[in-house]
Amino acid sequence: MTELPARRLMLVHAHPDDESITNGVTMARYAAEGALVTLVTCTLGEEGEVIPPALAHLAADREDGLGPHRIGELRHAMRELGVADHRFLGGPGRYRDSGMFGTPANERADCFWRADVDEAASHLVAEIRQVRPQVLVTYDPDGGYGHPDHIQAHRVATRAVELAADPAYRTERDGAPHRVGRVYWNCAARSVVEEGFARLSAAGGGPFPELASIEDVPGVVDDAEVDAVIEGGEAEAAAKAAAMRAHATQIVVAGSPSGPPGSFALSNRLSQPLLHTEHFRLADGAQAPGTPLRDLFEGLVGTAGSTEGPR
Ligand SMILES: CC(=O)N[C@H]1[C@@H](O[C@@H]2[C@H](O)[C@H](O)[C@@H](O)[C@H](O)[C@H]2O)O[C@H](CO)[C@@H](O)[C@@H]1O
Ligand SMILES: [Zn+2]
Repeated sequence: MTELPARRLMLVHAHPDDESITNGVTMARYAAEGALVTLVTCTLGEEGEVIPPALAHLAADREDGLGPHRIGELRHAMRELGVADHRFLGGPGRYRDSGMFGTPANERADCFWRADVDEAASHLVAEIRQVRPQVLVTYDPDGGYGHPDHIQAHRVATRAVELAADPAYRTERDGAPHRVGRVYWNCAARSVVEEGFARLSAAGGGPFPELASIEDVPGVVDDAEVDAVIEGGEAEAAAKAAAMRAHATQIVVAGSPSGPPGSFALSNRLSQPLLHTEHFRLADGAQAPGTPLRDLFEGLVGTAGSTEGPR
């Protein structure tokens, strides 16, 4: 068995596009530093809207071909971020995109929202015990903005972290138990989001003139609630923008890669700032009190290039 890299980060997201929108800088940074970055995506995003008119035929209520198409978008985005380890929970298509709350897609027996949490978590336990991440990132209990698949991803990830550490749970199938060192929930510091909207407003908008509101941004919290901050440099910012552009059915990105922080819009055509700083709240595990960490692995494993092995 090949030796695992010293630092290992796992991210659990609901749809292809969430990882780039929310964690593009973080994934690009750690991948560039040689950490193992493992993305687990819970659905294929089959129920998404489609922005480019030429691809409208893929929509669920037409050819229902969006899921396979978004696998390709995600593969492209991973190349932009330098991330090589990507998995779909239970395999591609095991859990279908549940759609926004109140849509008929919520009623499908195969949708992620209707999945048994323990059964879905059992697939993630196998990934956790194989990768043995010191850090796992997912959403807060509201999924950041209340999408059923985001809420379910939170529930499944939380349950899987618990089961993966349990010596009485399926070690004959999945191998030795593994306790994740820290679990972080994605969030967004209010002051940073407000500054981003102020910048967009002064610039006259983003890909579209109408701006989203701060309430449309997932997981906005007061700055004091932020426990970790990952700041992107020019390379990470460019990689994040390119990865978001790869999700062309879902996202329109404005601004040049080397220019000032850009902006984007989803299929609702409401412009919002493309943030180069990503924020996290500590949900499980411990970290030194005081100012927010600038490295999710701080105190758990050595920094990039150090010889300290996994704990
Ligand atoms: C970022 C994210 O979670 N996107 C989801 C979301 O897409 C939104 C949805 O289609 C909504 O109706 C639009 O107004 C909004 O602009 C979209 O971003 O939900 C989709 C369906 O579950 C999902 O495929 C997409 O990845
Ligand atoms: Zn999503």
